[in-house]
Amino acid sequence: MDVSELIDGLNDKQREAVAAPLSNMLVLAGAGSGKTRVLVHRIAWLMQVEHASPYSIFAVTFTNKAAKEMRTRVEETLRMPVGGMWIGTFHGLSHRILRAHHREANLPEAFQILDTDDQVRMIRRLLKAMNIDEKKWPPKQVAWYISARKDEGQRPKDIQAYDVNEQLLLRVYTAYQDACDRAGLVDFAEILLRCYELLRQQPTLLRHYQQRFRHMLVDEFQDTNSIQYQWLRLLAGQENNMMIVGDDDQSIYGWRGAKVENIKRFLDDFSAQTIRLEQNYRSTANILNASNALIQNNSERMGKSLWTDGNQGEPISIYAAFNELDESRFVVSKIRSWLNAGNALQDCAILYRNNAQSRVLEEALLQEGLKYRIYGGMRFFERQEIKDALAYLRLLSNRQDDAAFERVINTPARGIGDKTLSHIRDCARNESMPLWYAAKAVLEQKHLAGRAATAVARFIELVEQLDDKVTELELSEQAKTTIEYSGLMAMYQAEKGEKGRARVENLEELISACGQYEPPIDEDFSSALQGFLAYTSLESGEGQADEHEDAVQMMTLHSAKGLEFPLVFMVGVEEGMFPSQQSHEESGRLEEERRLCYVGMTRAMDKLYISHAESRRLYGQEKHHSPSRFLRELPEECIEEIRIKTQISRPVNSGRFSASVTHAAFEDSGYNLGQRVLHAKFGAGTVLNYEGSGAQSRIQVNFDDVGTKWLVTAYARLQSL
Ligand SMILES: Nc1ncnc2c1ncn2[C@@H]1O[C@H](COP(=O)(O)OP(=O)(O)OP(=O)(O)O)[C@@H](O)[C@H]1O
Ligand SMILES: [Mg+2]
Repeated sequence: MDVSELIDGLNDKQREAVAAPLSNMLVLAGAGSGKTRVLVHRIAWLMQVEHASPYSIFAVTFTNKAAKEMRTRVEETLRMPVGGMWIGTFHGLSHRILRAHHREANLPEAFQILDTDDQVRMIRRLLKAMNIDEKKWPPKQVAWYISARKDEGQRPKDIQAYDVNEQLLLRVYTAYQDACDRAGLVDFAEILLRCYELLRQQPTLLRHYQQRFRHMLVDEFQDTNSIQYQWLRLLAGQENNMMIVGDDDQSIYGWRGAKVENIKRFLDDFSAQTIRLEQNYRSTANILNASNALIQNNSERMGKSLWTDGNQGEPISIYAAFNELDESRFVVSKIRSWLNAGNALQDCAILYRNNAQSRVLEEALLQEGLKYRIYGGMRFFERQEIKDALAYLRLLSNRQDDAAFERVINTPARGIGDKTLSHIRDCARNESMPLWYAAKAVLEQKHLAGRAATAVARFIELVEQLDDKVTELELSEQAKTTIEYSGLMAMYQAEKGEKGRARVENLEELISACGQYEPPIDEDFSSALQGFLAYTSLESGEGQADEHEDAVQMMTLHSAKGLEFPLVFMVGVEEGMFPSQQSHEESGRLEEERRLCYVGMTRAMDKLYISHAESRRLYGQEKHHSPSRFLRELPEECIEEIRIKTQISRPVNSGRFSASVTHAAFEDSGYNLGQRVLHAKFGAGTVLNYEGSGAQSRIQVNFDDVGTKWLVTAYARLQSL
């Protein structure tokens, strides 16, 4: 391909970065200014012009989705596959190094990743054994402490605990680490730390990677934490070149240890030059100006200005809903119109602050028959039945996996109670051995009562027989046999109702996922099963939905980083939700919430809707919230408010998505909220909402037969009933 093609579609500043001589560089710029595009073109440039081999390129980003997209974009730009190039997430790439050198990292070949759930379970067990009150020391918080220490690169021996509380946490950290090491388990934070330590302790290995990865590139650099920074620095060594791109205004992981100061540190440590991009290509002027105005309320910014020569676009619509159901109904009706106008669902995203907010939106979408896909959240591989099945597979692949052992020893119930388990745990602790071997030892020593002994013996036999049965089988057959032979299938089939059915379907889905799994060519796994298990732990559920199906994209604001969509809904923009309650309590957190709001708004290309609800039921509680302060920070000329203008007295007994709202008059409309009306084509329905005025005004009616529709009031010819 022609080199000029590489830089033709770029502005001067972007071109300067893409075509810069080999050096260390920071590209600092606001949202939508083409940072990721520069990074992709730089990779292509390195290969085309500097004749860099794909093997010498190492590119890091934050999510699997982003990594996948980056690879596709590079391949499209170069018009060839770039298999040998390392493009991945911090965790994915460190995991890959650990796999290749597990022995040097002191890990068994079949080491497993402990996910957050397993981690909490394990800590709970340790707390019990150590006689520590779980109520005073919630396992989740202890897990948080441990991960935070690891993110700082600290092992127990590096920590000086001055007060008794920290001394206690430190003891748990030590015990937890011992247990993980014994079982060959690594948690997420461990993957990075262990890889970092491995490289630091093995100079030959480090040298090997340093000589290989001549060109390092990092996207979303503002969200790196201490250990990630150290890791990058180590790999870069003295000779390699690193291009980082980032935006301090989009740093949203401070709560998890990310350090935006790393940008300044990079400039010093790497004597790097800075290139700033200032033109935004993503959003309309209204969206961009409103986002810029919002972020200006933060202090200590590195300072950037963004402009666009794109069109003004529509104003940002702000919808005041009276509750979360009304909000969902609003969103869904807008998506329906979007679809009816000939657009694709996948060009539309719903963004929310917390995963729990998705459920009510999902229900509304389901009701309207609109397909959706959730990124993050309750992922396929995190569902209970799937984790059960995976735990059996993990135990088959590695008998030292204590977390898997704990999960399945009495699932399905086989009469192995807490007492028996405590015996086994005690033995494991005293003898420093994994639970699996401890169970065998306990049996041999005849410490268990008759019934318990038989149950444990049967379990061990079951796993061993299963192992014999499946070793020679194909992966999907392995999964199928395991799910059936273990009794999991029968157990979930016996579970009544919708939930049981869904679980059985999920297990079947797991079998087909195994069938579709292709081990990566350039990664070294001793078996397909091992590769699959690693994939399930690392892949954040992105394969779950049918990838080719057109669907609305739903995700938290955090997972939307780096992405863009023509139509965006930001829901639940209320005080106490967003900014979150906790952000009032810690300094700096409010500004981080504002950056998150900036990230959310700047995902939108053409149209942005922001909604808030007067009252909301979440986590089983009804809360009354005022609109978020962030809304007041948006300039008036960029927004339009859609609201029911009269005071609405709240319905006493409104059912889910029912239209039984109170009868309050709409200003000027001639219709009442909740009024029953008749439409010539759609039949009878209930008035839900009204927007605009005069000839532009539109009315929303929930028709009994065809569901909710927005109609132009002037043409609707509604008859009152
Ligand atoms: N010079 C250009 N000409 C036309 N379109 C461009 C140009 N540069 C970038 N774009 C487009 O603008 C959009 C935003 O680019 P990109 O995603 O690279 O921005 P970004 O700075 O990485 O944003 P974020 O901060 O959100 O990650 C993309 O659709 C991209 O293709
Ligand atoms: Mg980007």
